[in-house]
Amino acid sequence: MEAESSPPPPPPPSQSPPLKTYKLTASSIGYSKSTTISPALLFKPCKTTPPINILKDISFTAYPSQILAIVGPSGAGKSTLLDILAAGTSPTSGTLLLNSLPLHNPSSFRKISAYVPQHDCCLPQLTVSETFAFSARLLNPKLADVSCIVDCLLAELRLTHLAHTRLTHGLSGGERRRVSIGLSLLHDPAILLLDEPTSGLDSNSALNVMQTLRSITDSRQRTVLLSIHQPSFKILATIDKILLLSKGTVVHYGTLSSLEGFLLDNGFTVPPQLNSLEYAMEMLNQITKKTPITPCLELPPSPINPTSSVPETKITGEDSVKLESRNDLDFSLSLSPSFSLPQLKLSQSS
Ligand SMILES: Nc1ncnc2c1ncn2[C@@H]1O[C@H](COP(=O)(O)OP(=O)(O)OP(=O)(O)O)[C@@H](O)[C@H]1O
Repeated sequence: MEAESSPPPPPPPSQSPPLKTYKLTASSIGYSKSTTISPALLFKPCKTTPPINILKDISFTAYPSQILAIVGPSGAGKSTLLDILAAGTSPTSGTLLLNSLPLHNPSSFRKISAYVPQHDCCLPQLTVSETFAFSARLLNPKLADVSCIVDCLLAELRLTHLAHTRLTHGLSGGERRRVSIGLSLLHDPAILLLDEPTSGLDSNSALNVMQTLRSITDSRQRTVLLSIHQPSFKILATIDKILLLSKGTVVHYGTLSSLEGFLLDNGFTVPPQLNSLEYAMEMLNQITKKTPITPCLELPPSPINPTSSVPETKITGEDSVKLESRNDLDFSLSLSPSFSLPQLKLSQSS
């Protein structure tokens, strides 16, 4: 009689068939919206405010095997942009391109991508392994045996030791977030979009989630885009490129070191206690506090500065913010009040 043997181990994710890779490009994406205000009295008509430019002229490319982090102060437009990228909202202007071809069909895009919302939505009574098995069967009811899929996912997300733990008992916030990410991987998406995957987590758990995302990105050459608030230096090491937004416009797109170069080129030395992103965010937060978003009706054309990737600054006495410069000269960041979507501009004050 044959001894009862344990089932063969699942193949590691690297042995899965190669995944088609995708480059996702945003070309001059804009999004504006007016708000309808309900009247205080029922018989009065609703009021519609003039449209607000929430996103303006957003361009970048996200590549396979790379993590692109969308960063910016609160209200910068990160979630709105992610929603557009996830084909949840149509942009008012501009185009999305998939491997350089215009993306016309949102439903086919959803088949090759996955969106992980900020809040974990899991069935609390199930264990981690039951959660994966239940969702795999929902996705494909014809599957007779899902144990291989579940075991692969548990291994990929470094959750094997928690396979039999219930989601509401004994899982940390970071582990729950990894379960949510695991659910989005069930259909093996080539593009992964995540809204603030580290929000509400302590620094260790946040780093753990980001390291898991790094290995998911590398293992299957996935294209990963995520929004994130103030990433630490260790988290930044897991990210390839940054799209820094402020008030719906791109301040910088590139690597962390190119951001540092951009700041240095404009005369700003990053203080030793901050990384260049933290420093840029501090400046943007100062600006954000000073200038509210105004209606887009009187938006003048953006001036183009031929020597820099960002437009030239107009210095206005009241609106300027003094910042430390490399040459100990006074520099000012300023915003023209007539701009509905001010862009960060650096220029030397006399
Ligand atoms: N449906 C809407 N109608 C009108 N304004 C909106 C709408 N959705 C978002 N906004 C505005 O657009 C701006 C960008 O919002 P969004 O949520 O994308 O920013 P965010 O960078 O994700 O902010 P946070 O970091 O606080 O989540 C905000 O000023 C917000 O008030």
